[in-house]
Amino acid sequence: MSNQNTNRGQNPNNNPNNNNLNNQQPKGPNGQPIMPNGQIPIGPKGQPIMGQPIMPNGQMPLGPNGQPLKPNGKQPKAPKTPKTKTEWLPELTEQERKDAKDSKAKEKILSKAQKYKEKKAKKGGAFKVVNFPEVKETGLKGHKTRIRLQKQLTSKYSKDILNGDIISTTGNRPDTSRYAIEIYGAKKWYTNGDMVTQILKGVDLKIEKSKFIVILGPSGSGKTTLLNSISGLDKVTVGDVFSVGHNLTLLKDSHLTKFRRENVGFIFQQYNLLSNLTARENAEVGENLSVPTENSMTIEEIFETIGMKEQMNKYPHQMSGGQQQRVSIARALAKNPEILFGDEPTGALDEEMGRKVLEILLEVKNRFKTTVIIVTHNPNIAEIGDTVIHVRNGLIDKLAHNSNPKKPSEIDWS
Ligand SMILES: Nc1ncnc2c1ncn2[C@@H]1O[C@H](COP(=O)(O)OP(=O)(O)OP(=O)(O)O)[C@@H](O)[C@H]1O
Repeated sequence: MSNQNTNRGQNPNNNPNNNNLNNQQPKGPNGQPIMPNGQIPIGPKGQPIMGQPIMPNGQMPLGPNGQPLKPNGKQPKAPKTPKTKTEWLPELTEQERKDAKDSKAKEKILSKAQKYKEKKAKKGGAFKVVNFPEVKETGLKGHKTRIRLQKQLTSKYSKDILNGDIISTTGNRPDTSRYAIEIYGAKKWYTNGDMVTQILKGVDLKIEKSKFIVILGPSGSGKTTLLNSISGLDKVTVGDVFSVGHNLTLLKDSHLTKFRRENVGFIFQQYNLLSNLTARENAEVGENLSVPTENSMTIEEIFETIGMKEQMNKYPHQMSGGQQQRVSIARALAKNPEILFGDEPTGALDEEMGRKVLEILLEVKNRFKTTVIIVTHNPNIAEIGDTVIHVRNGLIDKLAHNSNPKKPSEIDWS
């Protein structure tokens, strides 16, 4: 019987062209050439090869790397070389691994700190007294004149101040080795349409470094206005406000932003965390803005300080108010600020969380020598301050030094 119905049974020897694939050659069911022995070519796993040309010797065609071609005749992809993964040596303990990671992070900080220090050392340091004439006119006209004078001096000296020059309109030279803040003759007016209101009426004040300072006063007395003026969120209209040696009164807005970024941290009553970032990521926002110094802490160290090591990967909505406020402290600390400012930092917290946050702020002062300045209307909280600045009606009413401040656990909370 003829075997014409089955290609498998065809005898290639009956066809003189069988040994030449380019010529007329019997084809398999899928158009593939038949092997010299009349078989349909079989792949390495015993499967029939579809549509693939076969070498005259009946062997599978091979690619440049000696590997068989794919059934469709294409080159197979080169075999993947397994990725080399940096693996910790098995004999390292969990603690050793953590220490190695921490020391690497610390090394990075130190090298950044060194570069920043060198850059800063190249900058200025000159002391210059400039004239800011007293404006006697009252009302809107007087206000406009003061603002014009301030703008003129600002455009002339802002950059120099940012670069480290000391520019004074009152003749006073700040002592940055002792004081975080020095204020001379500071006055501030706000305008509302044609109405001009004076809020700060001539403030003179020196705030020592590395102390816990409480600004206390009744509502509307000017506490926040004072805090904003010494932290670079706003500026007074006349007078010198030296904060970390920079006369903020003569800094333009973009330079104030740079000043804040490099020198100070903030915590607010309403935490202001980014809701789509974890606690760690929120703190890293601060870290990215930081100016490195030898004392800079790693994010891990900061979370250890605020007692939130276990909560680092939580999102704000998964944390209590007190925990969120602690993360906002972490964010401020990650910036490694010279001064940490807080406007009613415990205002939205219950007693337990409020005390905890105050404890952490004190710990920050004690451990890192950061100057901490908070605003409160609560006289009980003022008892934990090294210094209490009493503000009344736009003036410093009293400056009280506490030789034996209370602990947060000792104050009344009512
Ligand atoms: N941007 C502004 N424009 C006009 N007036 C302002 C402005 N900011 C504050 N004031 C006014 O300045 C005065 C002092 O406000 P400030 O917020 O400094 O007081 P405070 O002591 O912090 O008060 P509180 O404890 O109520 O927050 C208030 O009378 C306030 O209405």
